[in-house]
Amino acid sequence: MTLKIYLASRSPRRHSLLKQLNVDFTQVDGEIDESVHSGENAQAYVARLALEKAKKGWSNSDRDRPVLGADTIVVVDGNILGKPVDFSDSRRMLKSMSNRSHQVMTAVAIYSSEQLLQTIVLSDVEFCELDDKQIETYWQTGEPQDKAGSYAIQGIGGQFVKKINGSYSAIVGLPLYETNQLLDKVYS
Ligand SMILES: Cc1cn([C@H]2C[C@H](O)[C@@H](COP(=O)(O)OP(=O)(O)OP(=O)(O)O)O2)c(=O)[nH]c1=O
Repeated sequence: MTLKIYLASRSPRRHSLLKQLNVDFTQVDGEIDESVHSGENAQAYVARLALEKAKKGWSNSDRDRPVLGADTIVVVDGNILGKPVDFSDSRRMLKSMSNRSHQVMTAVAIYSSEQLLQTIVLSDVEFCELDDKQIETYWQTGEPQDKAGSYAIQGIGGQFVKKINGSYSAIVGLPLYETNQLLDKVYS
């Protein structure tokens, strides 16, 4: 029997990734305040956000199926990079990632009144050198605007990526292998 869940996400990437798994899902609102708490490190932050999204989704649902929430961040030198607020924010992020590696962290939480399942997937991504012109041209494509770290590996931003060590689907927003493992554990 196909498992039925709610997906607390408006991300089109998460929707299309989840469609690759054998699960029947319905979207539910899981919007939360994404501010970082003082003293909170990157892993604790991304895990908390995934769980808060799942819990928010649960409170907005009919509470008859588990809710999946996820969050993705980019981390450079311990600094958390979320989505850019404007072009100068995007430029600052991309310059800090130029010609070096950064880490992408994606956390997933599946929540119901009976169960809590969680995972966090870390991936290293090495970027080529980026100059100001490239960064500006990239911003004008509109792609960086709603992406953590201001790029999309699955889009035009893929041309900046020299190497990855980790999970491609996690970088895009939902780790397929690990999410499937969690779904196998639901109610088992
Ligand atoms: C690094 C990277 C991030 N991203 C995306 C994944 C996430 O959708 C987004 C990070 O923002 P998130 O806050 O994780 O998610 P979201 O606001 O898009 O969706 P929701 O909270 O409703 O689930 O960045 C890519 O699409 N490609 C990439 O290469």
